[in-house]
Amino acid sequence: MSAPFFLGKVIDVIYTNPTGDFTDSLTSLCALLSGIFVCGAAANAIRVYLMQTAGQRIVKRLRATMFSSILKQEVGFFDKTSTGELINRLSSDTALLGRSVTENLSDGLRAGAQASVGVGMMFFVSPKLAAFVLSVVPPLAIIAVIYGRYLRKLTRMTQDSLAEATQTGLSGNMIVLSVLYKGGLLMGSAHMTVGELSSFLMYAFWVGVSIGGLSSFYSELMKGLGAGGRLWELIERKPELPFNDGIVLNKDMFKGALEFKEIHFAYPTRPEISLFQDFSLSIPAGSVMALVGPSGSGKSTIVSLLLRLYDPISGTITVDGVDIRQLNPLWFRTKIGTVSQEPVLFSCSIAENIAYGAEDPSMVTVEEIQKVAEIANAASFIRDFPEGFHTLVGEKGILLSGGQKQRIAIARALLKNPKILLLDEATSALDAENEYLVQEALDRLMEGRTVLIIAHRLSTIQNADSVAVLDQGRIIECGKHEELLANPNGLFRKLMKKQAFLQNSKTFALNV
Ligand SMILES: Nc1ncnc2c1ncn2[C@@H]1O[C@H](COP(=O)(O)OP(=O)(O)OP(=O)(O)O)[C@@H](O)[C@H]1O
Repeated sequence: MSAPFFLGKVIDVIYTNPTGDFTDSLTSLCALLSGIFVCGAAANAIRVYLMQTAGQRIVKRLRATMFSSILKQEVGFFDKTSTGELINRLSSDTALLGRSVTENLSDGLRAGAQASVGVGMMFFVSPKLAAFVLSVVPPLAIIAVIYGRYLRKLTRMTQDSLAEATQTGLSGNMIVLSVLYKGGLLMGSAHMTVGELSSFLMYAFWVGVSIGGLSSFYSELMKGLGAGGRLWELIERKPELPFNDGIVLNKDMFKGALEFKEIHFAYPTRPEISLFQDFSLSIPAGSVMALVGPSGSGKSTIVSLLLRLYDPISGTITVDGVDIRQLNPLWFRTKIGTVSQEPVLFSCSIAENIAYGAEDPSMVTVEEIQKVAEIANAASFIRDFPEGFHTLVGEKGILLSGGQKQRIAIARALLKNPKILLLDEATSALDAENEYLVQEALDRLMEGRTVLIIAHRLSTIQNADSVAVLDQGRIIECGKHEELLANPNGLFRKLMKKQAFLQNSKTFALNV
């Protein structure tokens, strides 16, 4: 039973029994009302608690499903989608949808039930007046539907409209009240007792409030659906590159010979700029190939293509004669070690960062970590830290120097023990001691593997089995370091004279 019903009864009692025991009937009605109020409040608190718990569970599941879908997307997807947008979907869109299908749905059902009871009572008291007053509902519903659709569209585009959530609800109440006022003027001619009139007004007000609630429910629902649409798009998105599908080569067959054949490539975000046209390069198993070229010529892109972060538009990349598009990317990446210019370190301990290289980091022993750190020339500086291997490296390894980060990345790659190694030498100069230690660690890491190294140091180029020079999307020179240097008009010789190479290369190149 609704509160206006009882309030109406109170007024009826007061006006229809003016000679009765006024105090007694008022006291018992007040007691009844208080009881109902307390029970109603308790039931409402339980309802809100249950809805909030259900909402949180839904949000948790949505976030987990969406996060796992995000992790499976190809790198090109992250080039197009900003981190802020993904965080927004993971946090606020999921919360909005969770609230919309729990608390909001329950609020909506309650408002619907209240409105139905109120409308029934209005017709019970005065069908004519009820029909007149409720004539406002259809136009109001049309406005609410139009506004709801608009709100849904708006929510998909941006969530800035949160503040407007209850606007329709408020305007609905205003319209209902103004109609009630007009209805009140008309009632001058109606034959109703003061009690009946008061009851009717109470029901009508109650219905108005409930319609306002329904309207707000509808707006919230539309917002939830708007957010839900964006979520589902992402959850159901099939990555353009497979995540964990394809063949796995057996151990004996896998030697690590690499070949790029007539590669054409443009980044998906810049399809009009063709980076490689007819790029071909062959790296025999177990050899070291140094790749040199002007800045921006696409050296790092070669590494990305080999890791299958992107697929070429045409041409093939093969490993031991097998097209890498047939291989399982997850398996293939476990066979490739990378040490980049700016190693990616996670905000955890040095030991955890090294163990990350292993197939199953939880199985790596302390001795194994210490051994690879020793080979990578990292053990001595790690032991100098008060916390040793448990030292936290900070976000992206900010608490370590460039040379220290590289040696940790080398230790990580050693633990992985890959057949193929991709190295991107640091362009920024390390101090002499650091450079020597990093170089020595890299030399140890390269032993017995197929290595593609983006070279910036003369010593690296000199020690490589062959050198490839990349320019304008293709390899224009390839051979031994001395052979290439002997060509007076060659790009390699010109590059060697440029400042991009460190001091020793400058003196060397200019004296040749
Ligand atoms: N994710 C990307 N989306 C679009 N364009 C990119 C992307 N990454 C790199 N590029 C562009 O591709 C070109 C080649 O970049 P890449 O990093 O491969 O060059 P690089 O030869 O390694 O340069 P450097 O020697 O300076 O490191 C550049 O013009 C760069 O702006």
